[in-house]
Amino acid sequence: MDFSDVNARGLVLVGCGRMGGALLDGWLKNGLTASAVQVIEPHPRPELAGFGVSVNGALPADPAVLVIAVKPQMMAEVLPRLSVGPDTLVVSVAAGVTIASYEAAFPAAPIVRAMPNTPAAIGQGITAIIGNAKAGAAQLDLAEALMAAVGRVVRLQDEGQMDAVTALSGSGPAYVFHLIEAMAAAGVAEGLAPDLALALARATVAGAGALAVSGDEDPARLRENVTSPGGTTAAGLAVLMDAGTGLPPLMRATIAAAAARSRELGK
Ligand SMILES: NC(=O)C1=CN([C@@H]2O[C@H](COP(=O)(O)OP(=O)(O)OC[C@H]3O[C@@H](n4cnc5c(N)ncnc54)[C@H](O)[C@@H]3O)[C@@H](O)[C@H]2O)C=CC1
Ligand SMILES: O=C(O)[C@@H]1CCC=N1
Repeated sequence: MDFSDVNARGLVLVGCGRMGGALLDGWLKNGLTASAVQVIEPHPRPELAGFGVSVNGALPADPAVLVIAVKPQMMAEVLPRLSVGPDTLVVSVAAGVTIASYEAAFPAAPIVRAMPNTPAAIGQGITAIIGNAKAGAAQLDLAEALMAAVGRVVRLQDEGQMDAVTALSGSGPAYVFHLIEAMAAAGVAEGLAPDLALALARATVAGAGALAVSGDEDPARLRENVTSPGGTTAAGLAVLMDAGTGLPPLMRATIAAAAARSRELGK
């Protein structure tokens, strides 16, 4: 991506924690110049010094982009303190907070709401974006390019989908990490040493994930490829796929709870 306009006019990043830090790392690896970045961060992590960006310094009057990556609960305090120029694109990655909330703070600005996830830290995130009426094709392209620095990007047509996206792909890595924890714990319960069980669980999830995105076969087919009739997998899946007590109803409730929380955060 050509970040020449951003490099010339500057990018302000508000909040450089786990997600802001992952984004910054991706941008700097993909053509954004460190001297163009101004970070606002009350508790800078030590590693931020290595990025070569300006931290808590003077801000440009009309930055190309203002990226907001603070917790949703901080938004009411943070937004009134921020200002944008006449041609600044506002991008926020905060869960729940609606475009209308940003429009109240920046009435004339193009605004893009984005929902990334933590695999962004290794360039393997997926981010959904949606813009307000003032965000035209150029602004959406810029937002997409920024988020594409840390993985794939999908565009939404309806902001109402953002709660479900947040619950699925935003929070989803945590479900998968918990799957690893649960598989390892079950392996230990079957007699494996903890280190071995964790190594097996990690590698299995990583390998299955890589296989799931390597070709066109859908996950159901990939699952069937593992499942010999009358074999071990079939015995395990009979428990995991139970319509009443298995993973489908549990995942349904998990994602419903996360989506409900996203809707609450937006109020
Ligand atoms: N961690 C995740 O998996 C994802 C997080 N998000 C969103 O990203 C946002 C940030 O989340 P994390 O990075 O996980 O949290 P975090 O706690 O790691 O980072 C937030 C940062 O904001 C800073 N901050 C607090 N007050 C500030 C202020 N007044 N001005 C500037 N910075 C301030 C904090 O010091 C902290 O470094 C949240 O809105 C969250 O919903 C979105 C997708 C995934
Ligand atoms: O837990 C959260 O609220 C944030 C949003 C998606 C992932 N982490």
